[in-house]
Amino acid sequence: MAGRWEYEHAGEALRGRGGGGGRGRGKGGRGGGGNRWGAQTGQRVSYADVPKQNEQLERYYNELNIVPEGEEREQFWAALRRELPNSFRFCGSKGHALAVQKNLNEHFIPQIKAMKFEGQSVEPPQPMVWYPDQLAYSMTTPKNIVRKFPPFSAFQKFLVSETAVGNISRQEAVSMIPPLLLDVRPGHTVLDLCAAPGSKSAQLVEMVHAGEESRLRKAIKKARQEEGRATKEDSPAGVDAAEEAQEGDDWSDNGRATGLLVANDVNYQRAQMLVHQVKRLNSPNLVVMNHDATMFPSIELPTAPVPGGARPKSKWLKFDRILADVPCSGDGTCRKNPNIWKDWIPGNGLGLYITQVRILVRSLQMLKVGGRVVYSTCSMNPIENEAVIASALDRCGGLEKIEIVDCSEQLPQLKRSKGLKDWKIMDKEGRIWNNWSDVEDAKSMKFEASLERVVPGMFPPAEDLPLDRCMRVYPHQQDTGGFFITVLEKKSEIKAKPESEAKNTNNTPSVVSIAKELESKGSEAGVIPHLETAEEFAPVKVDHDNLMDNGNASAAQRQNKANIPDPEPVAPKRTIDDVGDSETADVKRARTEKDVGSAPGEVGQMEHFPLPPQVQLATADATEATSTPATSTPMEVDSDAPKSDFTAKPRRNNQPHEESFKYLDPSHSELAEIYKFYQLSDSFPRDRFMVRNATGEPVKAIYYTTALAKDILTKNEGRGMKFVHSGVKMFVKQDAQGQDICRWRVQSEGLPILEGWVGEERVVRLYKRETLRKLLREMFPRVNGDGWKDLGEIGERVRDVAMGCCVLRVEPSEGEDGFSERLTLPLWRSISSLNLMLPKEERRAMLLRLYNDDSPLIDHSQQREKHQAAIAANDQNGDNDTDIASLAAVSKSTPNKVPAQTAPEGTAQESFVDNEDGGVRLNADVDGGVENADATAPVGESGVGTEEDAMAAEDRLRAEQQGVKDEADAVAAAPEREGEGDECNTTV
Ligand SMILES: C[S@@+](CC[C@H](N)C(=O)[O-])C[C@H]1O[C@@H](n2cnc3c(N)ncnc32)[C@H](O)[C@@H]1O
Repeated sequence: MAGRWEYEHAGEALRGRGGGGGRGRGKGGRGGGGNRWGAQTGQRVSYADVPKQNEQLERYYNELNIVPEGEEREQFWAALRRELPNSFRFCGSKGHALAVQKNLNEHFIPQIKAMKFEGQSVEPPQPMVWYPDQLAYSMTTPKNIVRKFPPFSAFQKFLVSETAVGNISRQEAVSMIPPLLLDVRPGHTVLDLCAAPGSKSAQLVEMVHAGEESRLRKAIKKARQEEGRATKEDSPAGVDAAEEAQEGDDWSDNGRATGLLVANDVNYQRAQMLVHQVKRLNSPNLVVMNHDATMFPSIELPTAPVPGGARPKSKWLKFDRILADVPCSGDGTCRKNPNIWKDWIPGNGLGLYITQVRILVRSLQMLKVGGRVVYSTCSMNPIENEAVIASALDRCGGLEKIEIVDCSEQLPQLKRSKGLKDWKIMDKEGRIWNNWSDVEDAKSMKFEASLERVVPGMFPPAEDLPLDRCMRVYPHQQDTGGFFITVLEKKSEIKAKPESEAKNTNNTPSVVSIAKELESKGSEAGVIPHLETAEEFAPVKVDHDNLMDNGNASAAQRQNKANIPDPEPVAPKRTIDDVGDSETADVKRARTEKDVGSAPGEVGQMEHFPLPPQVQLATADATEATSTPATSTPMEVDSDAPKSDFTAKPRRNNQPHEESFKYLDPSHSELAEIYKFYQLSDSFPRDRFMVRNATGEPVKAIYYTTALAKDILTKNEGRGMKFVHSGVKMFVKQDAQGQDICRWRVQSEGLPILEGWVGEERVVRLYKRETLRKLLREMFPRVNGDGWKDLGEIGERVRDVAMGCCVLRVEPSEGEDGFSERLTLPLWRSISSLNLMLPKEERRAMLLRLYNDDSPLIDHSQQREKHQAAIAANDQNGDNDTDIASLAAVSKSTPNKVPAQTAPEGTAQESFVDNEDGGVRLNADVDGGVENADATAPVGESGVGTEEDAMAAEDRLRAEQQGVKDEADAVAAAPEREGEGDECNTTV
């Protein structure tokens, strides 16, 4: 019924196209726009029904003339009042992204074009012309219509499955611009300071890996030839000197990307979202941190020993590229955050200016000479934009030191406006001020609460800065949100002026008063002022005001030697439950900080200012000139505590929690078993494997990072740095039986990094489309008996391959039944069956993408298991009956496993996952989304556990049938199983 209702509305709206009429129109017709798809779909109120007026907002931007009066200004406001088109981008390596894009272009777009509704065509997604390789699309058809309008269902499935497996990223069109202008090259060290939820970080990671695939292929061929392991697939000859030179890239690590992205967010919960988002990219070149960007700690690097044993000079990480996508008032996002129309007040922008300047100054300090910072906001307010650029430049030595880069030639098809060189300020009462001296005069006459926040730096600078090189993107220019972007390049070393000496930021109001004012504003209006950002979707908002009170003021003291008084501790208004532990910890830390006091002799002049005191508490050997006393016991590491996504991790003794990243000795016996079983090439680095538990022993999983990430994590260990994520899960412990089976299976996310270096004994090659289709659709097809014969081209190979984990290489080949794409997948050969070790959603996505097949998956093990359980139940006398029956029972009763296993295919109520709006799927990854639980999680408990359970049951039953009684006994008697729950048992 609901579907029918929405369907009708869609039709009416289509009829109303262009005129904004029909039932889709807002009641009073206010705002003039209107979604051509109708007013209401389902229970949600349409954007068209939201009042879209705000007198101060409209007056301010009209007064500033940000868009010339007349037709263009009308278009500007009309666009702001229209609902935002959906946009998405194909992600991953370029080759892969192009393959998924091809599917959209060749299959779905023609289908959508063929759709007619009451004689009218439906508009398909359109490529964004300005986006490189047209890998980004925009779609005016609203998401909820795509989701529910029946003719879209195949397209909707495509979007859902490709988003779920990380091939598509829902991202606001304008939010894609800053990373493109950052000009990240392979080998760069990149910092994303305000990164959550991570859509731009995802773009940046992709850039760090650009070209890696083809470099790696060449390097692998070369290594195979050198090691005498080349196969026919490795000819013609591998990389030679000419090829290397042509590539012009960094070959220092055998073709692997050597760059790094450090992605940071101050809010712990948002940092967890960030982890979830970027983890899907499976990059070992990534570290996620959780610090206040205004006081982002310097990261120390290892140094080479100095002859004579002298203590080497400390070495600090500087970045080639920094993205400062700062918190802002977000008025450019009112097309998707309609509350902004209601909540916009001039004070929002004024209140964020100081934090924004501090973040930008800190960025410039951490930048290499010759490096670039991109500063961006989703606000159109010059106080948060051009004023911040001018103030940061003033503090960092002006145009001599920092260049505002002219980007007018970049992204030539992107329509944009120049940055403002002149602007005014609207105060809290809505009065407009032209210059600082008027404000000063007014302040000298009487106390003006509404001017308390206004500082000189908010006004246009006296000197002629080329602020017109800043870039403003307005909603009417290409039907997007509003955005501001500026690219800065560091020309020479800087020594940032302390805040108190900066002419543009003196007269800084007390942060306490800002916080109090905003808090009182919140309670007056019954709303928390909207201080968040374009991509905001956090269940818990960052309380910038408390942050400023409890973090920024002291940061400013340390960093800027300013005479800002110690912040008064402001009691958090919200409860721990409301705000999460991280924020409370910030409050507590501020007190600790006050007790401890600032370190003498530090600050302003130092580009590498010390860690904040609370961060230093656990620092055994403070390497910088600080004398902060350690006042607390060392941090307790709690890596074993299970945690769920988005839940603040408990911290003990008010200390920041420090995650464990312990690198394994390359000669560790567990690694030796892995090298041997997988015949790992000597060219694969062996010193980058780590575990994420405090014991430092491989218990459940082994991760892999790049050399630079390792240097950072090990050198800064124990210094209180808040690293929250790093490493790609490469091996997972598998409770496999049998003498020669390696108990570490390759995890699918680690496979692309490892596969080329695995020896032929563990490789199965596949060339035909239909063979892969069978493996994707069918779980646990039999290989024993005559079962292998049904597996076609790979039948004999999988019959003969030794049990355990294998690499399935799908090789490109000519012909109709061949692949154009190269693929690698993990495969498990058990005693009697074979199984691709992929989560079901990934199987479905691949079936859809490669075969346009959305038929249900077939689970052979279930069928066999049911059959065997029935036999077992009827046979009460056999020696092994109990075992068999209990197995069957276990597999039926295991919570969170069996339902997934038995749920009818195709019934999941999935929707197009919106990574920016909070639609991030939790626990969608193979390992159940719980990280760092190495030491406690039962072996084998993973997202593929459902399949492992089935494998266990199936294989054990078969073992019984085949009379392999000793093995079954061993399984039943295995002592390590006790207390772990049968769900993790896997017998192969
Ligand atoms: C505009 S959003 C970032 C969006 C993100 N770059 C993306 O593309 O997904 C701003 C982020 O800054 C974070 N933030 C706010 N104040 C911060 C601070 N002082 N230091 C670091 N991050 C901060 C917020 O938690 C928020 O996640």
